[in-house]
Amino acid sequence: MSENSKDTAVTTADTAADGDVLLKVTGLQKHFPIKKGLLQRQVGAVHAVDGIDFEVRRGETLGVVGESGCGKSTMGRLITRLLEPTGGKVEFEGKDITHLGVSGMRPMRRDVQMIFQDPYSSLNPRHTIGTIVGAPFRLQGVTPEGGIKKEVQRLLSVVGLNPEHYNRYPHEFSGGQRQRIGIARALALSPKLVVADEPVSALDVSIQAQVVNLLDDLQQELGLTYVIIAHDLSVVRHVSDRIAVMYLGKIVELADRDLLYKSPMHPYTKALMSAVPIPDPRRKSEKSERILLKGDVPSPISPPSGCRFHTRCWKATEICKTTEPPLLELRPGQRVACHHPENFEDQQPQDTVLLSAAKEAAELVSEEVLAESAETSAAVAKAVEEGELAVEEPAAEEPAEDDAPSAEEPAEASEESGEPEAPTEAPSKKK
Ligand SMILES: Nc1ncnc2c1ncn2[C@@H]1O[C@H](COP(=O)(O)OP(=O)(O)OP(=O)(O)O)[C@@H](O)[C@H]1O
Repeated sequence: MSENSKDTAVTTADTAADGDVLLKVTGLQKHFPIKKGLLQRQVGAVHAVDGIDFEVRRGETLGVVGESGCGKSTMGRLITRLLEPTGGKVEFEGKDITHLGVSGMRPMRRDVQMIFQDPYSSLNPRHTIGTIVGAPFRLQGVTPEGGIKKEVQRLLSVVGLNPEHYNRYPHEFSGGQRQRIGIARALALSPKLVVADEPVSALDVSIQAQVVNLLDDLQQELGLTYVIIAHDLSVVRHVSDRIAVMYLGKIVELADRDLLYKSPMHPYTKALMSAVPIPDPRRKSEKSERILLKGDVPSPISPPSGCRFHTRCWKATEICKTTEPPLLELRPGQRVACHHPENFEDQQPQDTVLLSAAKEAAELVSEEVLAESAETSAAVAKAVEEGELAVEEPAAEEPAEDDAPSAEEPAEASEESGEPEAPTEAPSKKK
């Protein structure tokens, strides 16, 4: 790292006032043991989550994105304590909950809830929705004012379902409606934090925007804090305040939503963003420089040395192979773990010889992208030289407002019978 950027880099701990922080995660790890033979000896481990740090502030939505298998769901289950971490620390409202047992977690279960991806398998088909949504009250031994039935019916109407349908079974509902039932169940005990694991990816595109809008409306009404996990940047784009990008068990970039979209710093973020479809055909030709990533995500059983992305990165040099880059706040509100970031001064300018894997990867990246990358890095390096350390206006092209992917297109009339009335406009933009 150069001297200049060292001065500007702030460590991750200093960024949010402690009072604002609802959840804080430090060095969080989950290694699933791989056992073999009669004696079930451990022969290795899946490094699903491998040392991540972040915090979630009260009232915000943190989006978490990354390719399949990068550890997003495991991270979600660790912070809701459905899984026991292998290492690191999870603090909720300043309290260390990392290793709380079942009884210790019981009061916490009211405050932290999870919404699951598949509304078909997450609801017990033999129970009525009244029983399903009322279960958290029974489990916690809580009797709401007016009784459980009345409260459940109120919750059903809050999520846009007919309270009269209290006695119906899950199979009588469409996918979108089932996800609303899951949301009603998650909200029953007025949680402070809701972790939604791919809440809309199992739904029809036309229904996705309705459910995302519902989550957004509920957040504003009830002051909820969300962690929304998605593999698709288009889902989190419009609802997140900040976005964490995960790759092979690590957070490679964590930034305010606008900064991330205007000038992504990690090459992996840039590649993920270039994969988001652009629905407007007129704009399609303008931004056709897709970045194709070479190969699959490497195995989390033996992740690559140094920067884990180096085997697929078109900028990788020797240092990327040998030294893991720390997650540093290179620009206020934007942390990145990269030796050769995009849209910022090169952190290892002396290390210029590309790895042969990078040369191969570069063949999949269009000339335009490579030229733009070199240009923006040079521009930032010059600005830094001239003493303008904080980069106000990123040089990268700013995505247009109407650059919305198809999932955010106005929802068409529901194909699914009986879908309740719901806002049909694209998910509202924050800030
Ligand atoms: N219980 C488990 N035992 C062993 N390995 C597991 C277990 N759960 C997850 N893994 C592995 O951990 C890695 C991360 O999985 P995880 O489901 O967290 O990723 P993800 O990013 O959520 O992917 P997806 O979007 O496909 O759900 C994967 O390689 C997965 O196979």
